[in-house]
Amino acid sequence: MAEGRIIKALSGFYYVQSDNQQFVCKGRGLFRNKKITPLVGDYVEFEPKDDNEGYIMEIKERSNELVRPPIANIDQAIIVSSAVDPDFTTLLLDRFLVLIESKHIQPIILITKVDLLNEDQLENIKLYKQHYEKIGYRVELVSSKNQDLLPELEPYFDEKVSVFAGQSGVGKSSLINVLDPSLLLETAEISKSLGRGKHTTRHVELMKIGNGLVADTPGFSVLEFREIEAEELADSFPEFNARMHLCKFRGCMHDKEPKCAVKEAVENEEIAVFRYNHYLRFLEEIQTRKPRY
Ligand SMILES: Nc1nc2c(ncn2[C@@H]2O[C@H](COP(=O)(O)OP(=O)(O)OP(=O)(O)O)[C@@H](O)[C@H]2O)c(=O)[nH]1
Ligand SMILES: [Zn+2]
Repeated sequence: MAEGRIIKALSGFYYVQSDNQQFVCKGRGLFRNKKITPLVGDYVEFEPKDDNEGYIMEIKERSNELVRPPIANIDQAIIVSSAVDPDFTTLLLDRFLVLIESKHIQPIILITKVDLLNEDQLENIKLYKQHYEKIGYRVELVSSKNQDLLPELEPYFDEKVSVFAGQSGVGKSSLINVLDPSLLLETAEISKSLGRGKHTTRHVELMKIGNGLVADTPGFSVLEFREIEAEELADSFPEFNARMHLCKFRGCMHDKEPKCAVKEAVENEEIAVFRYNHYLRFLEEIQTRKPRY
């Protein structure tokens, strides 16, 4: 028996990386009966056969998993927001942050297209950077068009599995391409040799950037809080976390209750009011969502 990690899944085959070798594996028959689906990112035990083929026998316990795209054991999510075009919005950024925090994945915030900003706009974006850094997030202002405005990002990927997240057009692909131009070449060649366009086969693959692995499709394509309960929402706001135990009522939802430590911190400006307003908005969204069947 050998051990490895699934780095790609394509039409029922799992590409398992084990040391410096790759094995093309199928899942054992038992998986189908038990409705177990191996995921890209899974650590597995497999039975190697000739010609670098094999059977996956066991899937190790996952630390987390995403449904769209299907991927497991993610260490960090790189949230890409553009400063302009489309305009920077903290509402969308907070939505991503909550989804990522709720999965216990480490977020990193990259704000792109800073080459397009005038001085005032840049100062404004820097204020947001400070806001989020105060909460404890890592934030970088970047540009894919101007190398002078691209800080050293490769260390962020070291030994980690990352997914990119962010709305369309913010510059995710551009960023991946400048981080490792060989990836661009590679993907172009693969689609040519297999004769498939961008939309024919959907699959997830982990690519190498520096010493890390990055999923080639953006994570978190569903931006609804389907899997988050109202009582858990505040856990995804780190700056609330430090104070929640001081609320008068157990099970305080930090909206209408008196003597709420979170609300007091908003009044003292220790918690940014825009973050609190987003919390209230998300809470309402969760409380009024239709039940799932
Ligand atoms: N000026 C400037 N333009 C950028 C930058 N990054 C991306 N762009 C442009 O923004 C547009 C969208 O960039 P993409 O990299 O395709 O964005 P994406 O996030 O991958 O978009 P989707 O594939 O739709 O999810 C392209 O026209 C890029 O050339 C940047 O840092 N500065
Ligand atoms: Zn409270």
